[in-house]
Order: sequence, then C-alpha cells, then structure tokens
Amino acid sequence: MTSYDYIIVGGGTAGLVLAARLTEDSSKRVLVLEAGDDLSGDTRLAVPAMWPTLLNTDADWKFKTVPQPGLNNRTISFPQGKVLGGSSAINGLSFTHSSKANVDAWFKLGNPGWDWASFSHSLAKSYTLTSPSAGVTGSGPLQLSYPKDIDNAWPGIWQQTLDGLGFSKCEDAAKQACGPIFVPDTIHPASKTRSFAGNAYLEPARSRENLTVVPNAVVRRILFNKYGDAVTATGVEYTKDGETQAAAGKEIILTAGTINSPRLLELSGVGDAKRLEKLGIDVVVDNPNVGENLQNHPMCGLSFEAQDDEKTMDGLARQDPAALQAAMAAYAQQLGPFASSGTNNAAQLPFPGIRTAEGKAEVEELISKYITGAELGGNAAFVETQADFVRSILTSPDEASGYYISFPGYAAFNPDGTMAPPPAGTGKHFSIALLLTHPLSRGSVHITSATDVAIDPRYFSHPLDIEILARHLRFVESIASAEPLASHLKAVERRNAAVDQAKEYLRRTAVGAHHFTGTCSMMPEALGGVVDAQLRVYGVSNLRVADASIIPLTPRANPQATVYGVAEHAAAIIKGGVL
Ligand SMILES: Cc1cc2nc3c(=O)[nH]c(=O)nc-3n(C[C@H](O)[C@H](O)[C@H](O)COP(=O)(O)OP(=O)(O)OC[C@H]3O[C@@H](n4cnc5c(N)ncnc54)[C@H](O)[C@@H]3O)c2cc1C
Repeated sequence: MTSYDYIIVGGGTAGLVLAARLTEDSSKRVLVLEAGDDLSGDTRLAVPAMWPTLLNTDADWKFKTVPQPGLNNRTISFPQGKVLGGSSAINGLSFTHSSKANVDAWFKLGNPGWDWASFSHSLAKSYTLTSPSAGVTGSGPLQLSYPKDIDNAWPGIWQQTLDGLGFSKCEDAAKQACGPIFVPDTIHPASKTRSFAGNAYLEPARSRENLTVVPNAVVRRILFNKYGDAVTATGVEYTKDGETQAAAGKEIILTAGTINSPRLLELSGVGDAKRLEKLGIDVVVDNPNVGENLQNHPMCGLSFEAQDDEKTMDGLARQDPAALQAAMAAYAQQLGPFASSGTNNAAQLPFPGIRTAEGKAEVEELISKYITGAELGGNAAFVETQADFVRSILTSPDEASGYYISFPGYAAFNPDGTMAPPPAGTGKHFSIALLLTHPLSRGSVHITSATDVAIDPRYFSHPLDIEILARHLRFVESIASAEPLASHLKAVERRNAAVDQAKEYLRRTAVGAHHFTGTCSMMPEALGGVVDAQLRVYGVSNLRVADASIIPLTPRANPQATVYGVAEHAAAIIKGGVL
C-alpha cells in the first residue's frame, strides 16, 4: 500500500488550499481523494452566471433536509459541490468577509490563535483583488474582481436609497460594516471566468511530484489503530471504479465539508457511542458532539414589480432568445450578466430602528424575552457564549444582523428552496434577498445507516431568530418604498406590515442559504467541540478536520472567504507557522 505524509479527504475548497500549501515542502507526499469528477474546462463551471446549471447534476451531492417544523414542515434542498474544487466550483461567486466580532468570538470560545488579527493574516494570503478604483491588492492565488461594466443604474439607486435611510457605503467591509456594500466576485479579472480552488490553488501545484490527486474516489472510512486509549489514524479506505482500495498516511486531514466530514467520522467510529452502537459501528472515540451545532443562514426573498422601461434580468431568466443572445454577445466582450455573479449590490444592516430609543427598547425587550432563562437548551456554557455574541451584534448600531442582496430581476424560491422562475409574461422585477446573519438556532447532521444521513438545521427553532428576521423583512419593504428606489418600482404594496404577517411569510417561504457550518466545531470538548484549536480531532493523535465544519459560530454572510481563511490558517498550523 502506498504511504503518504498527508491524506486529504475531499478535494474541495479547503482541501485544495491544503494540497497546494502542504506540497510547497517537496519532502512531504500528499494524496487528495475527491469523490467527484474533474470538470476543469466545463463551461458550466467556467462561465460565472452558469452555476445554477450545475445544481442537481452529478457535480452536486443533492442533499435535502428532514422536514423543518419552523418552516411549516417543508424539506429544503441543501446542495454541495461533488467535483474537484468542491462547492467553490459550483457556488454563487460572492466573496464576503465575516466580521472582526465574529472571529473574535471564536477566540473567546477557547481557541488560541484564532483571533481576528491572526485569522485575517491567513485570509489575506488567499486572494488578490482587482478593483477599478483601488487597483490590485494582495497577492493570493484566488482572483477577485468586480463587474467591468455597470450597464444599468441599479447600483447607484441602491446606494442612494440606503444613504437616504441613514446608511452610507461601507469602505471596510472586513470589519464592522453597516450599510450598502459592493461585493467582489471570485472571477478572474482578465478572463472573466470563475476563479476557484481548482484553478487558483490546484492548477499551479498539480505538476509537483509529491502531489497525487485522485478524482472519483469516494472515501468510505478512516482506518485506526487503537492501543488502550491511544488512537492513531493509519489511513483510509475508498472506492474507485467499483473497487475498494486503501491508502496509508502519517496524518489524515478531513476536508469533506459540513455534511460529509462528520458523516465520515461517524462511519469510522468517532461519534456518539450510543448512536454508533445502534448502527452496529465499532466505537473508536465516544464524542457526542460530532455532527451537532449545524448552523445555517435562514433566507427569504421579496420581489417587487419594476417599471416597464427598467433594465432587468427577467428576460434572461425566462430564457428569452433575444436576451440570451445579447448576454452571450456581451460576454464575448467580457461584459454583461454572464460575466458577474449578479449579487454585487448588497447591504449589511443592524437591527431596524436600533439608532432610535424605540428600536433600542424593542430589541432589548426581545432579548430579555428570548435569550435569557429556561429556553436556552444544549450545552449551557456554549449557549451562553453564543448568546453573548448575538446580543452584542443585535444591540450595536454598527454590527449587522441582516444581510440584504439586491437583484434586478425576479428572485424567489420554490417551497423546497430551489430557485423559482419569474412569472410568465414580460413583467420586470427588482428583488431583495434577506439573510439572518447570526442565527441562534442550531441543528445536526447524523448518519442513519451506512448510506443515509439526516440533515436537520432546525430553522427558527430558537424563537428569537424569526423575531429578528421578521423585523428585517419589514425593513425590506421600507427600502423598496424609499426614494429613489420607489420611483423605479410600481406601487409597493406592504405585504408584511405587521410582525405576525412577516413571520407567517417566513414560515411559508424562507429557505436555507447554502452556508452550512459547525458540525465538527473547533472549541473545547466540554463546550461541544470536535476539534481543538490545532484542528485535531479529540481522542485521535493524527486526524484533523479543516473545512467549513470547524467554524463554531457561523460567519456573518456568505462563508467561502472564511473557508479559504480557515484552510490557509490550517496549512500554517500544520506546517508549524502559527500557534
Ligand atoms: C450552490 C452553492 C452556492 C454557494 N454560493 C456561495 C457564494 O456565493 N458565496 C460564498 O461565500 N459561499 C457560497 N457557498 C458556500 C461555499 O461555497 C462553501 O461554504 C464552501 O465552499 C465550503 O467549503 P468546504 O471546503 O467546507 O467544502 P466543499 O468545498 O464542499 O468541499 C468538500 C469536498 O469533499 C468532497 N467529499 C465529500 N465527501 C467525500 C468522500 N467521502 N470522499 C471523497 N471526497 C468527498 C466533496 O465532493 C467536495 O469536493 C455556496 C455553496 C453552494 C453549494
């Protein structure tokens, strides 16, 4: 059996960052096993706006949640990349930093070396940003850019409207940020094609003799040696082309993502002993925290009718041949809707009204009703820290509890969370998608058999989440009713004027963003942790997890920037550079 210094399980976003960084040392042999195919060069991956066409294909694990009581018992789709590059190959390309407050809260949980100052140093290694105003900043492999042409008036309208409501543009999106922001895309500025872990990190490293990458290899379990209480990982078992194979490694690094990293731990005997014994799995390490603490942003959309002469993406969404032809012609010039994520105009906003005495009083009342007292369940010490963090966000006029993405077109979701097409006809739309940045609801991911997994995010199980999001939803309608935006829309009907109406709308239409984190959380085991601050799995000397699953408190918005930062930080830790 071939032996490696490191076996990386999952050649996704974090896995390929680690593969590239660890093979910089030519004395270290690295094996990457990736369940999905290598789709480098596939147009659906390369052309930015084509990412939805990869959903529900073989490049997607096509997960679904169990029915969600908080969402009227709906089952919500939960896509994840199954392809070399992982979710970075199929995601929506938005690159948003989390906040200093969020990362510092990880540190406060008992994670030395994971404060904002240290973490942001690692994050900065991951990207280069090309901006029309500031030029080129950074020198990391991942390429970020803004759309070249703003061929419509919407960005200005969005910013002026929010400015009029008292929120001026954020210049430092990485730190405290309240107000409209113009979010960069993971798109190469020269080619206007997707920049992702595959072409940014793997491609330059692929010819290294010490790197072996095997696509279409599904890892089934981690192999262990156990002497008394001392547990060592020795390698992995995987299937490739219908055959079971094994590889030996001095250290195993799990980067299989928020669903499959805890799933593989459980399948290999690391998890809650009672659960594993019931399934006939030999227990290697008893840790009931594995698969717990699943966090995700609940999200909803509101679409408004735009005036008939507005420029929107509705024609493209309806597959109108003229609109498609125009978009393709523009893309040949690296311009137009195919050349960007379409989600660049966003805003990070505090609790609505927090800058007034009534708003302050309202949030204080909600907090004292819902985040103190008996309804706190789960690990008391963790819950207390999470509650302190969320309280600090909600009561600050400079921290965001709502993330708003504006979009010139129809943006609504089917009941199962997939995107809904625009209504038939020729009507134009303007939409705002809304996310709760720091939910208190937490769920789980656990295996139910050798092949099945139950994903339960428990959306809105903490009552404060829906209360806060309902208030932001009302504020979405306030934005749409404010000038200059209001003049570009047909009459805005207030559909959610009362909090109860807004809550009913959320239970009926909210879905989950594709932003799941937390199932192998990094924190002390007594708080609910699965890995320590060096990302080592408790109870095993040479097994780490280093992907989105280790994030103990979910990032403010879209998480890929944070995942790249986690992977760079992990590489530095493994190479002995930090901590
Ligand atoms: C459709 C979609 C849209 C998104 N849009 C955005 C966005 O616009 N902005 C943003 O910031 N974030 C976005 N995200 C989230 C972001 O992409 C992810 O949080 C991030 O990429 C996760 O990285 P990861 O390394 O944890 O997992 P992944 O990148 O998913 O990598 C895990 C890898 O492990 C492989 N794997 C799993 N199990 C096994 C196994 N048993 N054997 C071998 N290999 C295995 C998988 O196939 C996959 O390649 C989106 C996600 C999705 C799915």
